[in-house]
Amino acid sequence: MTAILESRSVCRDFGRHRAVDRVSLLVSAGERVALLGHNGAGKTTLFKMILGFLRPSEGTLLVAGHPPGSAAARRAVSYLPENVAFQKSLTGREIIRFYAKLKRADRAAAEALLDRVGLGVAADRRVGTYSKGMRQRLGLAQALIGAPRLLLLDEPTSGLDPISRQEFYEIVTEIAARGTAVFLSSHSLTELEAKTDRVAIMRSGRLVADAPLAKLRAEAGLPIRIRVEATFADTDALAKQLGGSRVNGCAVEILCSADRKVERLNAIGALGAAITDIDVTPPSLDDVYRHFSGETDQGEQS
Ligand SMILES: Nc1ncnc2c1ncn2[C@@H]1O[C@H](COP(=O)(O)OP(=O)(O)OP(=O)(O)O)[C@@H](O)[C@H]1O
Repeated sequence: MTAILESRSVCRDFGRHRAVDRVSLLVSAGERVALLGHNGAGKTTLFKMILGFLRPSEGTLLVAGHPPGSAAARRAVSYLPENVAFQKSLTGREIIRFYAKLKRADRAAAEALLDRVGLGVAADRRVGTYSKGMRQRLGLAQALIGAPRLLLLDEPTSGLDPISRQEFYEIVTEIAARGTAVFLSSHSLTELEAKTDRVAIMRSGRLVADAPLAKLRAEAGLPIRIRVEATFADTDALAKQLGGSRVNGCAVEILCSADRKVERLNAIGALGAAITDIDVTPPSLDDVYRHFSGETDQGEQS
């Protein structure tokens, strides 16, 4: 696969403070990569370097093979900021026409993007009447003008309701399927599950993880949560028998490693009709994120 974003040992210093520390990362055509990190981890600084607003202090950064900020790199990359703002008195179509002109892109192709992001029927309404979700979709349409090879999205779904988030990621997935490399930052961790191909985590300027979620889950070795509901009179005794802890009067929670899951489920199954429900929850992206960002570590009971 062609690397559209290539970062090799990139550093950025602000005086004596190193905000980005030897970050090496590749994002290929068609890939959706999420960048996570606490406030101040260095995500915005990395984005600014990709956009050519800041220069790396050390290392090599290339966008579609070109140095950020060069005419070729600027043509290849498109950016959607977290809080996108448009002139309220203009319609969606007028905004798109304006940006198409700025980018010297084909006007008809740019206007067709309004349909692609689901704004076809609202295209001739003033932006001042748009909801936050509609403005964000207009922002996405604007960012897609000229078919960028790299799409940078900064917290693209903040402030959107769950349905709008879902729709937003459906469009992102469609864009990636057409070959655009998507690199997005987010604080909303759980929403990224199944919507990104890889998760990169920054901590104090360093990249501490960069892999598909399933791989990060395996690397983190976090426990699986099994919740058992039963008609047992003595839930404490049940908890003791299963090696878990009592949640309430009828439920017990067990933490176990992935390789012991089947064994534990067999033991639960052997209790027969007394068991009324079983829920198996693998570690979530929040758990994995907390593990890599060094926030907490979950212990395992067995
Ligand atoms: N222009 C600057 N001058 C000095 N320090 C800066 C500058 N820009 C960023 N920093 C510092 O670099 C570090 C990384 O900041 P950055 O904005 O990249 O983090 P972030 O991960 O984007 O955080 P957030 O999630 O809050 O946006 C922080 O310690 C910040 O104070």
